[in-house]
Amino acid sequence: MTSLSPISRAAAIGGGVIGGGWIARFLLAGIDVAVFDPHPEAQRIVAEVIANAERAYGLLTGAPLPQRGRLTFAASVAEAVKDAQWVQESVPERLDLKRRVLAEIDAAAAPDALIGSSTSGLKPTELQEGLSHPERLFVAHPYNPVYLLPLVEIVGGTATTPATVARAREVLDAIGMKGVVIAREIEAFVGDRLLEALWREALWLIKDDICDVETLDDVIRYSFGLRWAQMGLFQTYRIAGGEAGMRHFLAQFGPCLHWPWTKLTDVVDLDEALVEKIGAQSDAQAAGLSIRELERIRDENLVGIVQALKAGQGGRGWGAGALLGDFERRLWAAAGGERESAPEIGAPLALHEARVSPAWIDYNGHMTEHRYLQVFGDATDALLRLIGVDLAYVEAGRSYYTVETHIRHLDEARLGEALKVTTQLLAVDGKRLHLFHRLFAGEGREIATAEQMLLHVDTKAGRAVPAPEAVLAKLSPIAQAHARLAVPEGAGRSVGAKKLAEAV
Ligand SMILES: NC(=O)C1=CN([C@@H]2O[C@H](COP(=O)(O)OP(=O)(O)OC[C@H]3O[C@@H](n4cnc5c(N)ncnc54)[C@H](O)[C@@H]3O)[C@@H](O)[C@H]2O)C=CC1
Ligand SMILES: C[N+](C)(C)CC(=O)CC(=O)[O-]
Repeated sequence: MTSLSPISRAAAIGGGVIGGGWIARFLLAGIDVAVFDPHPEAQRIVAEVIANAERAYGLLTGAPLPQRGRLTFAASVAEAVKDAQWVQESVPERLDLKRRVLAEIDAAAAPDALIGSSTSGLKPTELQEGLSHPERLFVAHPYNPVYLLPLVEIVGGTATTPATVARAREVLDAIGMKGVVIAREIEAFVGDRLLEALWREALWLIKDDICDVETLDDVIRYSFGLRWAQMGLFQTYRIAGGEAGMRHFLAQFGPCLHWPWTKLTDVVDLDEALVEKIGAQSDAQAAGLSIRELERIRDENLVGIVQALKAGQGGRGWGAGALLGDFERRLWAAAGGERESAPEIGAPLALHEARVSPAWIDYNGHMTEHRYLQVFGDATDALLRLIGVDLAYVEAGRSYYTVETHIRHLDEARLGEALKVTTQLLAVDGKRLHLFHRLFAGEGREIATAEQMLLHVDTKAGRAVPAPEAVLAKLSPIAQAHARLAVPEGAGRSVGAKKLAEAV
């Protein structure tokens, strides 16, 4: 496996909500992490966050993750950062504390180590004061949960060099994150400016008894929250302008900005009564679910949304989903493609593995039927890549099309179960490929089979044509080896319509 990331060692100073998320993100990208956090329960807290992150990644992607990095806990800031190539500071949001901790990091880290601060709103220039190497310090503001949400706002201060920003972007890109460079430093950057505006307004709505916290959250999550997840604000409003687009939208709704539609400049007094009111409503809304349970529900929902986005735009992916697709392609490449280059051909080929994802579960609480076809289709794609029918081949105007599939469901698959497919070639000729897939779950329960017939086509002409010699030469040894295997039980079966008619 080639390395995914240009760095192999990181340090996390602070291992709370955000530090823990960074630690998980780095470890799961194969990067060793040394942690310093004086909290007496830091090791337990970090371990719990990593466990949730691993669970979420198992649901998010079937691509081969690198071997997990090594986690160590250090007794001081200096010990944690001494070998690190990236130091991420995630201590509480207080300028005096951050400056003190950054000075310790600055004194002990290698001069070329990147130093990112997770601050939600402090300006990097203020954090750079007094440092011996301020040029390597920048804000790397992530979003919770850091291991699933890819965005990091990169904000440089007056001393930050362009090389630092470029290296930071490179590392984030390599570990599947999206580093967005904010052009000019400003308190709270971009994301938290927007979130603060919404939060301010929301607090007034609760204080003034316009709604309770649950109603407010429902208003977001059943409406514009769903839109924001995939298109943000401006592109959403462009569509809301109808055929006349953004200009019409601005003309229609711009004047409303002068109407009393918001209290944004008026800051609510978070007195004891209001804190208690919100706390009590929030407790009722959580209905006894612990924070870790809520985190897992949140993670499953995020995984489902990101996977839906991966399928967007005709399979090319959209936004965070396109980013995931791109990351998975790099994970496969980093794994060396060895899985697909030299498989054991004396037995059915083991080319595809997956895991039952939250979005795959139906009202019966198990993997829904069309996902079986997806998994079998992915196994067919793996076979096609093996014989040279890859994206470049398809772009050149030829491909295999599936013309028939027969799926048998033998058992169920539950959320999070590991899936493995084996593929046997039943027959091959110039134009046709006859396959038999078997799907195994968990420790090896056979849960489904799929028999498929594929035709080699000229995609531009829209008709079947013989596959070229190069493809047939790759298929031939597999077909010969598989001809010696027993015909699988269930091959050639059709749906039992005749028997059913007899029974009725
Ligand atoms: N919680 C959130 O939603 C987000 C927070 N942030 C930022 O991340 C930073 C950390 O916030 P959270 O993780 O939420 O706070 P947290 O309170 O969950 O974690 C802070 C951690 O820092 C540790 N700590 C305190 N003093 C320390 C020291 N001298 N050296 C090392 N560790 C020390 C604490 O023991 C604690 O584990 C803040 O700057 C915050 O603004 C950024 C994005 C989102
Ligand atoms: C509330 N917050 C300012 C700490 C939020 C963030 O900084 C980003 C996030 O994850 O919402």
